[in-house]
Formats: sequence, structure tokens, C-alpha cells
Amino acid sequence: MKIGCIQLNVRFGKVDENFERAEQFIRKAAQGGAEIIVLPEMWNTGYALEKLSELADENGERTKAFLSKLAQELAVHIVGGSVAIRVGEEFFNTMYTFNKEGELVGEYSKVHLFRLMDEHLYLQAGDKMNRFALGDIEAGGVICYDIRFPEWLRSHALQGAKVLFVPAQWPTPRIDHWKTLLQARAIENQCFVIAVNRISRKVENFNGQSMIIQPWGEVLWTGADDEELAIIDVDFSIVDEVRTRIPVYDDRRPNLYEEVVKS
Ligand SMILES: O=C(O)CCC(=O)C(=O)O
Repeated sequence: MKIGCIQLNVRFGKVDENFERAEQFIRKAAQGGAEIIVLPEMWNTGYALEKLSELADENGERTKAFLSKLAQELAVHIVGGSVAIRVGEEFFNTMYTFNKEGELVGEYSKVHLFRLMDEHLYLQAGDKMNRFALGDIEAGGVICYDIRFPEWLRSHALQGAKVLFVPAQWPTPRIDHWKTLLQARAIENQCFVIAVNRISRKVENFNGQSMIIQPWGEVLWTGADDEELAIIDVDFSIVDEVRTRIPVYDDRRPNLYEEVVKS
């Protein structure tokens, strides 16, 4: 299956321009044969947290209409990264996923807000999982800082996800954490990890290095440190093979650690 990863150079606070450029890349990815297309985190606004009252998408309506229309027209699944949305007086960092029929199959608001960049001062946290299917592919999705919480990704894997999508705006100074954590999440959950980071060179500092990692831990692709569209072939059938070879899920001892994980 071909995955189109859009390592978008998100323009800070320039919502219309970001929509226009996202559309160009989505069309290009579909023309190039991508069957699942993935965008990065907060691609409508960038980290313009102080301007959310002007910029955030009201109930996510614009984003949902945009992604649904393109998914249906181009007959591609779209894991729509995430966008800043407004619901009443509150703001969320929300990921929408549409299948190739244009139906909304996943809606998820980032659960772990990143305090180092003041997200908790501007955003509300979500409180729901993000499990969905794209055709016969069982998937889950989390956002950026969420990857520092292995139990959260494990919960998605335990609920059947065989591929985890991770849109992000992960800053350059901690890019080694990004790479190591993503690889660990793929190996420990024996699943594919498809992680798309953004680019920014001006107000912010994000240098891409998106990754596709297979369940044995092998890195199939690492993005450049500039804007890029990559179309990468993956074979999801190897998940079951890896899980049979080292039967981690059967060997778990949840009765021993459940209380520790919950506390
Ligand atoms: O955990 C990190 O170091 C980066 C997280 C982050 O930038 C985010 O969640 O937006």
C-alpha cells in the first residue's frame, strides 16, 4: 500500500495559505498513487496559540468539509494531521481521519498537552481514544507529545491497532527523542508507526525527519529537513508475522502491572 506523507512547511497563522498548499500536496500525492495521505499537526495555524480566537476552525467545519471532499473526489484515505478548532469558548488540537468514501472515521483531540510550549494555557485536552479502520487496515492515531506516553499507544494497540499514525510539530532541538521514541513505540507494540512532522524555518523551528517504521523496528523512510512529499510502499501484512514470531501480546502479565499503570 502506498502512503503519501506531506511534510508541510506550515505558515504561522496563515490559514488560507495553509489550506491552499495542503490541497496542492494532497492532489499531488493522489496523482502519485498514494492510497493513504497523512498531514502534520496543527497545519491550519501552526503554533499561533495566542491567535486562536481569530484563527481556529469553528467546530472543525472547514477542515471536515475540505478533507471529506478531497478524500471522496480522489478516492484516498486521508489522515488529516490535526488542526486548531474552536468549540464554544474552548480550543482543541484535533485530528480528523476520512476514508476514501469521504466518511469521517476518526476524530481525536490531543490528550496530553505539551506544557513546555504552553499548550495547556490555550487548549483543552481530549479524553477519548482514536481507533479507526481504513478499509481493512486497523489503525489508531495520536498526536506529537502523546508518544512520550507508551501506555497510551499500547492502549490503542491492545484495542486492535496495527498501524499508529502520529502527526506532529516536533521541535528540532529534541529530534533525537522523536526518532528514538517512535522506533521504540513501533517495536514494543509490534505495529507500523507512520509519523509526519512539519517544517518551519521562520517564526518556529521544526525540521521534519518524519518517519515510517515497520513493526520489527526497521526505519523504512526518514523525511528530509525541508518541505517534502514522499510516497512510500508498505506491506501491512507483516504485523501478524512479527506478532507470531515474538508473541508479546500473549506473554503480557497485565494482572501484575495494571494497578501500577493506572496509578
Ligand atoms: O515532547 C516533545 O519534546 C515535543 C512535543 C511537542 O512539541 C508537541 O506535542 O507539540
